[in-house]
Amino acid sequence: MPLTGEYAPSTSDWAREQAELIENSGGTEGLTLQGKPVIVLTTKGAKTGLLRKTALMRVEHDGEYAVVASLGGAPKHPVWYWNIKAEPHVELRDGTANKDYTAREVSGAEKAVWWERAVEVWPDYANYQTKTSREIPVFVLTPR
Ligand SMILES: C[C@H](OP(=O)(O)OC[C@@H](O)[C@@H](O)[C@@H](O)Cn1c2nc(=O)[nH]c(=O)c-2cc2ccc(O)cc21)C(=O)N[C@@H](CCC(=O)N[C@@H](CCC(=O)O)C(=O)O)C(=O)O
Repeated sequence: MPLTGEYAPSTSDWAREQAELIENSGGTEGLTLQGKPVIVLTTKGAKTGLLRKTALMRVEHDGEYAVVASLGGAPKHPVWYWNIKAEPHVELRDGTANKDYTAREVSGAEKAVWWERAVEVWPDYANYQTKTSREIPVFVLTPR
């Protein structure tokens, strides 16, 4: 059952542009960043209930995905982190497929496995973690 609600574009151009290019093309354009695959995560705003769309690196394994709340190693979590914490039902667009998932924050050995997969896709994640004392969260998305 897809998320319901009104889409609200991000006030940050950078945050908005690639997500909208992918969404508006039905998942046929704008699918990479520096040659690496990008997905679009749809979350329900924790305060507004509006639908938020966020471009993120594609980290997939056996039909599950990880999303990494890195924000380039900034000291604070990206805002979409709080949306997932409030409502774990999310949508993920991987190319032309847009499906429903339940997201859970992972830790310990499970996080280590997914972190390795994420760094393999996007090595900069390891650099981001060295830039901040904030432990960069990882969510695993399981099909609903
Ligand atoms: C700027 C802010 O964005 P954000 O949610 O903090 O997300 C910041 C970034 O993570 C986001 O821009 C990502 O798309 C950046 N980004 C990646 N960011 C990452 O953290 N990890 C990645 O792997 C990643 C990859 C990536 C690839 C391509 C690309 O173009 C961007 C990429 C934002 O959109 N704010 C909105 C509000 C958003 C929102 O969700 N509001 C909530 C309130 C939430 C609350 O405050 O509790 C609501 O509506 O209720 C606004 O200012 O209007």
